[in-house]
Amino acid sequence: MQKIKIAIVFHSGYGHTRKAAELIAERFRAADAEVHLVDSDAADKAWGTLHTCDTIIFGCPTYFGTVSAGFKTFMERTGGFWYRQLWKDKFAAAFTVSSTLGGDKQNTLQTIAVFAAQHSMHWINLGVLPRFCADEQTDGQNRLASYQGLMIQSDNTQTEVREFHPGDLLTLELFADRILQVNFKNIIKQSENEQTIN
Ligand SMILES: Cc1cc2nc3c(=O)[nH]c(=O)nc-3n(C[C@H](O)[C@H](O)[C@H](O)COP(=O)(O)O)c2cc1C
Repeated sequence: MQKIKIAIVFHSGYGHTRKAAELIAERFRAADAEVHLVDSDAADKAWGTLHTCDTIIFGCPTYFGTVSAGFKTFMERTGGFWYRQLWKDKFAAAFTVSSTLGGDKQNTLQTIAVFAAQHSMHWINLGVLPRFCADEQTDGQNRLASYQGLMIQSDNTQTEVREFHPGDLLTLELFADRILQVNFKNIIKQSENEQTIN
């Protein structure tokens, strides 16, 4: 089977989002996918790579309830080729990291989803239900109850990056696995279509 090519473009002011991006990349590599980690500040050196990937995952901290300025700069740099729709029909997904339980993370994911839509990409949502025990939500998988993408709560330090909550780590792995599954299914469908045509 052909290798899945995935890029993770992230911005990180203080390292937490970078850490999440690295953990997602590890999960992909364990499944033998080709992974490209791209710091959004260095995206100008990576356009060629991004254009050839099947999936681009966007990672961004939530700053003041929306995407960071660094990530917004990256978004605007894509305006140089947006009109050519070079990312049309690629898969897109997103994750955000912020230090409070809510912290308006939803708005960051929504902003990135609109960005992906303007590039005519296919959005992969989180697809991981929160778990309930005796009618109370557990702090396990999808404990932050997100549907549009992956949310992670960080500590609030700017000097070090501590371990993420175990529930968020589990959700991160399930998010990565879902992206792999969507890609695998797509490859299988493509080869079935080719067989039907031939
Ligand atoms: C300028 C600024 C604005 C922030 N705004 C929010 C916010 O709106 N909601 C929130 O929960 N955390 C907020 N935080 C906390 C960060 O989201 C959190 O520290 C995050 O882990 C930073 O990710 P990074 O280390 O990848 O930069 C803010 C931090 C900064 C520096």
